[in-house]
Amino acid sequence: MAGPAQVPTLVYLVTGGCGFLGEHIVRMLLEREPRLRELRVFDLHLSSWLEELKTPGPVQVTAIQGDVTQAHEVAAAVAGSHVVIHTAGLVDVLGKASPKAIHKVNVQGTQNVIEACIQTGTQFLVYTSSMEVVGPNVKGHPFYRGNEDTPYEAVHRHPYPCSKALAEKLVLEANGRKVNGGLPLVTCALRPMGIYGEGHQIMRDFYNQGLRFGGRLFRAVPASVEHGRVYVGNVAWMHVLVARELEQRAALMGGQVYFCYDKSPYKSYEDFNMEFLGPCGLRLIGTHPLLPYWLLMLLATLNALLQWLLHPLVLYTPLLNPYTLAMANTTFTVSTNKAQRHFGYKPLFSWEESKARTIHWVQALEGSAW
Ligand SMILES: NC(=O)C1=CN([C@@H]2O[C@H](COP(=O)(O)OP(=O)(O)OC[C@H]3O[C@@H](n4cnc5c(N)ncnc54)[C@H](O)[C@@H]3O)[C@@H](O)[C@H]2O)C=CC1
Ligand SMILES: C[C@H](CCCC(C)(C)O)[C@H]1CC[C@H]2[C@@H]3[C@H](O)CC4=CC(=O)CC[C@]4(C)[C@H]3CC[C@]12C
Repeated sequence: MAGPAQVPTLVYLVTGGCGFLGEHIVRMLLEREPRLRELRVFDLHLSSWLEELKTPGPVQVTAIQGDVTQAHEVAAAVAGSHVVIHTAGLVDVLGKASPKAIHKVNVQGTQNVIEACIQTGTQFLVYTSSMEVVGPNVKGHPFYRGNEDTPYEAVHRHPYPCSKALAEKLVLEANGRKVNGGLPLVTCALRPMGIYGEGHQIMRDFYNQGLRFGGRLFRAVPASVEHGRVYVGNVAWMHVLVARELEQRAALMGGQVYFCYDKSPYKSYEDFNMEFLGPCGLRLIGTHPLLPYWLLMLLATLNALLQWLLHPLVLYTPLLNPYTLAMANTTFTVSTNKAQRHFGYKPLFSWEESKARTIHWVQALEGSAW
């Protein structure tokens, strides 16, 4: 809430504001950005929960149905805003979308956002990048408790990480360009680890899969492989803080990248999911993977082949494919305090609270084992 001395003046635009992360950013801004006057929520598909936010209140919430690949729609939404949080993206590692579509939304869409800022004189741009810009790489090299300066051979072949890497580069290179009016554009990129929390689709998929198998999930990844995860509320909080501090600390933060992290424990992807699915009645079978890696890779490759064969008829998009298997089997964790040093980030939600909120959400899912 604005204090007596604070007059809300700022206009924010959140692209992808109806997505999993976008919704948390929108709600976090409304709760914790007292200088906000108007919040524009831009998305290809507008969600019904936006209606409740549009009712008269201290902040005007404007819903804009639009497509980031359409430059004119983006420019119209950006015009007159002070800060853009560009979180819209096509997140797909299962083969639901074509490589062309992924490139168009993630790279061309980001270019459109940058050009719109330049044209309309919007000076501050926060981009949701991804850990995937760094890795895991195609060689399966571990990245163990690394930070933003840790050397790592970032080599991608999959369309999603390729697109995120290209888009991040565009955003960082745009830092310092002159926007309409002559002031410099200030940009930075946040690289979340694998996000979890209320609304996480893949967690929902695992939960439903477990229910279909009589409350059991079968271990496919060794417990020793660590996969970095971060709670969605903390990712949203980091976006809010960056957006807030970018003006005051432009020289320090402009053109920088920050991993998004919190105090979530370092665990394998499956063991981490069990922190939530376990209390909801699911069991992970096996202390070691039930099938050897080579056999899983064979099955994953068969899945990829089936996907290719069936694609003229149906979309076959199983969770297991060569890319997801390699991702889940490669250690990738960060240990950094760059965000704390540069803009005072501390996780807003403790691990206990993040866990409790996520469990609560899983328990409320339809078809719950409860
Ligand atoms: N989910 C994760 O674990 C991670 C996600 N990210 C990034 O965070 C961002 C948000 O991801 P999620 O919330 O997980 O995905 P999501 O799919 O739930 O949200 C993306 C939103 O962007 C919107 N969108 C897609 N194409 C659009 C277009 N052409 N024009 C306008 N809006 C469009 C979608 O409708 C959706 O609401 C993405 O940029 C993603 O790359 C980064 C790291 C991890
Ligand atoms: C779906 C994978 C786990 C399935 C493993 C199997 C089939 C053996 O049981 C997920 C493992 C790692 C995930 C990715 C990771 O957290 C990083 C990501 C970052 C993003 O920017 C988007 C999402 C994702 C690619 C995430 C997607 C699911 C996994 C591949």
